[in-house]
Amino acid sequence: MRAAVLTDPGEFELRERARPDPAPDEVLVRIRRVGVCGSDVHYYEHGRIGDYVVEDPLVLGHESAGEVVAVGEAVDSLEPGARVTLEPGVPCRRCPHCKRGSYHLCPDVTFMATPPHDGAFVEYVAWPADFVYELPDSVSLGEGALCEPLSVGIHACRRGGVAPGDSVLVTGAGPIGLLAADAARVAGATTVLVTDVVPEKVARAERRGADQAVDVTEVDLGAVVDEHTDGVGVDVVVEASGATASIQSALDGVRRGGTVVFVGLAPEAEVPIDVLDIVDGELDVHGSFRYANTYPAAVDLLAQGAVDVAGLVDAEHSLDDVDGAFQRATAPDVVKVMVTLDR
Ligand SMILES: NC(=O)c1ccc[n+]([C@@H]2O[C@H](COP(=O)([O-])OP(=O)(O)OC[C@H]3O[C@@H](n4cnc5c(N)ncnc54)[C@H](O)[C@@H]3O)[C@@H](O)[C@H]2O)c1
Ligand SMILES: C[C@@H](O)[C@H](N)C(=O)O
Repeated sequence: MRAAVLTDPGEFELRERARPDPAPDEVLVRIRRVGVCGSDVHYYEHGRIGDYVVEDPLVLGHESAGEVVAVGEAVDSLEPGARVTLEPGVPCRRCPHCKRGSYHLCPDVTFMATPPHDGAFVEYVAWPADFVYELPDSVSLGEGALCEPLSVGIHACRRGGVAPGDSVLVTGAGPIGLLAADAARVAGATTVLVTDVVPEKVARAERRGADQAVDVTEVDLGAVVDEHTDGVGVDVVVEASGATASIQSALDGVRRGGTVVFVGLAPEAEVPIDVLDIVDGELDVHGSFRYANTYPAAVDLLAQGAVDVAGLVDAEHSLDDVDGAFQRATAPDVVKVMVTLDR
């Protein structure tokens, strides 16, 4: 089978690899769609994210969907021919985090495209059947692949306890911010504000249904928040840009007693934040890391047409042109690039 292998920063090689055989509890999936995520681009450009360093040739890609072509002897939940999406993080299932249901915090998770684990820019993947979800006919494979970033958005909103009638400010209108905004809306938020610094991204957030999208380089965000919340502040802020300035100002928009969820990853680990604001405002401040138990919800939301993930995709490239896909994904106005593996 063919695999797009990152051999050095900025260098992909299409290599032949042995097609895997599914273990008894696995299914073999013929991969058909893989989204390019910002973390893939980071490994492509820099060869590392923090302590995760690409030391050996690595297959990137963790937003994937395809068709089951074979099942292990212990699998009875899926059959060949099923159209599926793959949850990329498989935990140990035994540690205290797994037993508590927070399996995304498992220290022994195998996460696709995170060194040393290969990802999905490859023709076939053998994956544990309980982390593979069947897609109804109404959900395309491209949409199925984007259950992954949608899951990040769903989890962030769950962490923020977004409830009917809430006002929510999402900072950053990349795929994560846009899908967090959608997840907030379907959770019942009645006011959704979105920020960015790229005019095309701001415009897209507004087209997708934000009550107001704000270019923070041009407009005073505080005034916009005041206008939409009678000067009180929003119930929940979801910081989804990872930009230092946005992280620092995330506490400014929230009401006293409100919640701030940090999803974005800052370029540096330490960002000064006013702790007195947290105490005095009795804020709930949460981190949000990946997700757990979100894929069934993501598939259902897509089946109901409640969230538009297809509208995020700006370009499709074949596996042969994975370089082109990654070049395209670095453009500031591009939200999502999809790699297709159709013959
Ligand atoms: N916690 C997690 O589990 C998790 C999962 C996936 C991604 N992430 C992180 O979340 C962040 C968003 O991911 P993404 O894929 O959407 O990234 P992205 O880079 O596509 O989107 C970030 C957006 O923020 C905008 N931005 C930059 N500076 C800003 C500012 N000062 N104010 C408002 N917006 C600003 C950018 O223009 C861009 O549109 C990244 O930091 C990513 O690493 C975290
Ligand atoms: C969760 C996933 O989308 C993220 N990029 C990660 O690698 O953790």
